[in-house]
Amino acid sequence: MRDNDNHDDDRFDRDEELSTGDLALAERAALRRVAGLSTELEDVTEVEYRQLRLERVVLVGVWTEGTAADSEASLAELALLAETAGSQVLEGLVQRRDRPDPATYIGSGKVEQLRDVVIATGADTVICDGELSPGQLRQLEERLKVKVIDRTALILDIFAQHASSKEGKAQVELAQLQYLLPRLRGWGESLSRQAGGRAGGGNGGVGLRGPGETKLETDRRRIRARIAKLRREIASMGVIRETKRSGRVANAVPSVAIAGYTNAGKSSLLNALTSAGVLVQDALFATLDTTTRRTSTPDGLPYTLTDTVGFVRHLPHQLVEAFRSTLEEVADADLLIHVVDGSDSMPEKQVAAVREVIGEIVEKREEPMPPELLVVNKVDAVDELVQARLRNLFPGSQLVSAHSGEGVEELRRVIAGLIPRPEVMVDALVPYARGELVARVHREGEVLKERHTEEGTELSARVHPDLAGALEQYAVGSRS
Ligand SMILES: Nc1nc2c(ncn2[C@@H]2O[C@H](COP(=O)(O)OP(=O)(O)OP(=O)(O)O)[C@@H](O)[C@H]2O)c(=O)[nH]1
Repeated sequence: MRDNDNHDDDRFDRDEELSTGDLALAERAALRRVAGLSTELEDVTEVEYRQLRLERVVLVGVWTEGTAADSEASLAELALLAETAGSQVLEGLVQRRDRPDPATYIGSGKVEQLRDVVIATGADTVICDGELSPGQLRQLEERLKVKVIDRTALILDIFAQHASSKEGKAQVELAQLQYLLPRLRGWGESLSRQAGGRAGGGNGGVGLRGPGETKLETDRRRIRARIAKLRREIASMGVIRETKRSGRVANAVPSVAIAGYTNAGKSSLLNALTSAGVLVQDALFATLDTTTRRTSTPDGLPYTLTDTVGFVRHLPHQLVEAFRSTLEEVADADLLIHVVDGSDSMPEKQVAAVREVIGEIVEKREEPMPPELLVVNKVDAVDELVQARLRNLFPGSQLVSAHSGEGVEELRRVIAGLIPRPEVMVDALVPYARGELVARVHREGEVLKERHTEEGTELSARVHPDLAGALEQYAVGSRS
């Protein structure tokens, strides 16, 4: 058996890079370990993997600060996240503590109670409402005898399910690998301990690492190589994005980014403002990839609107890092529309969570943030009293309903007043042979008057200085 292990290691040494297939195997093996099954990478079939995915879950949270309502809301959100990942939530427990237990997250008495709940409900997974250390996860698994997942792993799982573009998939995989890397240690140790005579080369007991660690090292090396490759890939995709973005900048079409808490209604608002058919789902993180649409102000000035990834409290830092290039769209825009769900019980918490993540991105940049326009959505779902409270809570915000259309026209006007305007007024007579210039004025500027004459198109328009330069030879008079 030991020979076999060494043979495997040789094979891995030759093939330094971890393929996606290998990673799936590694994850499957980790899940099998939790389920107390053999952890040989090659043993795990697709069907078993599916069976081992989160299904019947009990949630557990530690309430360290805030009110009882805060801790309830936090657990309710965890339940929504778990359901989004495809799990059935059976029960939720919260423990009041000054801080999580360093060994087992919740106190040992609570672990016993949780074990009873797991047995009584027949749950196969426990999800903790925080990011746990590898040691805490391992200890809890050993005592509860079911799979234990933390909030970070759950969010990563949801992102993995929703990523559809090549870039989104690479970003999520990068975040998952970064999460997995420090947690591989536990896996190696358990592998020696649990599999004993088989994977451990015939030596059971404490401190036995020999072949297990060798394998662990090769796994780590392969994961690091894969991380490096993904980083390179994501960086090169960023270049493409940069080119597209600078294309927009060169055209001087103002850009507006829509950011906001997950499920706040960003996609719906994008639809309402542009009448584009973007996926709208009553699920968290339905949008992972940015969508950009062109639209225009009521007075005809074109601008782009970009829908970005949803935010959530305690967005795993691995994800913020991985999605940095996507999130930077927010910081690069001329205007940021921050959408908040007005029907949420604590919209101010959503706003704070989004601002915290944006703050993380901005911290590492020199350019200032674009102005933020707070848009409170779903006002159709709340009564007058709540609307008054929302106006008080968020002075200067726009109250809208992407569903009923209430406030949307007013929002368009407010956006029109906030995006940068082309500065030059031009009156020109453009010959028909230069039709492309006229098309550019329509695309990038604001046409105030247009008339077709025998000599060409007579235009009065407000345009950016570049375009004014191109029109100069046909100008019949220009003003600033
Ligand atoms: N009542 C009401 N529901 C709305 C409104 N706008 C959106 N919703 C609902 O809220 C849910 C989420 O809408 P989306 O537009 O997908 O939200 P999102 O912010 O893009 O979501 P993520 O992609 O998960 O970040 C859907 O069920 C929508 O139908 C609104 O104005 N009123």
